[in-house]
Order: sequence, then C-alpha cells, then structure tokens
Amino acid sequence: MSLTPHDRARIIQSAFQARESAYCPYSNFRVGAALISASGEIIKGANVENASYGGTICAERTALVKAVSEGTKSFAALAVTTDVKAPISPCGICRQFIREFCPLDMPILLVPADYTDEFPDGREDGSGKIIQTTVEGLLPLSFGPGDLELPRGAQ
Ligand SMILES: O=c1ccn([C@H]2C[C@H](O)[C@@H](CO)O2)c(=O)[nH]1
Ligand SMILES: [Zn+2]
Repeated sequence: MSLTPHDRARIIQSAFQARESAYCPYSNFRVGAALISASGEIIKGANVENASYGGTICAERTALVKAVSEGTKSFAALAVTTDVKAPISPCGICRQFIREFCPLDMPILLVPADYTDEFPDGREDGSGKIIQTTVEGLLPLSFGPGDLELPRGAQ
C-alpha cells in the first residue's frame, strides 16, 4: 500500500494534534495516534489512563475503537507520536489490535517528537527521522481473523 505525500503530512499533523488530548496523569507519557481510512477520513486517538492502571487504553486502540464503532473498518495508514525524541513503537496488545483491522502491508509511521515537516526525511544530524514500517513489520508471522476460518466439517 502507498501513501501520498499529502496524506502522509495529514496523518503526521493529526497524530501531534491527537497527543494534545492524552489523559495520562499517572505516566505523564502522552501518545497521539492518527489513522486515515480508505476513504481519506482522519481518525485521531490518544492514550486514556485510569486510576486502576490496568484499565488504561493506548492511543492506537482509542483511534481504532473510535473508527470501528462508528462503522469505519478499512484503513490506509497509521501514525503514532509521543513526547520522546525517538520513534516509539506500539505495544504488543496494540499490534495485535491493529492486525485485526489493517492490511499486513499498511504503512505505519513512528514519528519522533522533534519531527518537523521542514525536514520530512529528518535533519542532517539524523534527528527528527520517522521510522516507516508496516503491520507485518511490527507483527511478523501474526495470527489474524483469517486463521479462524476452519475448513468445512473440521469442527
Ligand atoms: O503503544 C503505546 C504504548 C503506550 N501507550 C500509553 C499507555 C500509557 O498511558 C502510557 C505509558 O505506557 O503510554 C500508548 O498509548 N501506546
Ligand atoms: Zn498499546
């Protein structure tokens, strides 16, 4: 799958906007995620923590649950950012959650906090550089919905 430079810029900006709404009084670790649907709609998500820590929902899953529960189930790309000057990668639970809904070759952009669209490929010193990967790249040899399709009569 490919991403136009325009949509790439849109999801990166949207991930930074999504980060503004992070509710993270316990970790103070803000995360913003932005999906673009197959029809070009942007869906944002932020991490939402809970006093019962295990109830926390990551930014990536917030975005996916928002989209899917509103009827959007086809996606073209995901961008994730934090306040850290290194590209941060989705946790294991989110990888499996992404795998449920997104094509294996869908682009995923891990955007460092110091990214600027003035230098879309990073600065000369290597800072601000996005890591671009895919669903398959983050979760190789994955288990997915298709694996539950048992052959006729196998039950
Ligand atoms: O992929 C990740 C990893 C962590 N977090 C959130 C969960 C928690 O609020 C905070 C620290 O783990 O970051 C995300 O939103 N996405
Ligand atoms: Zn996660």
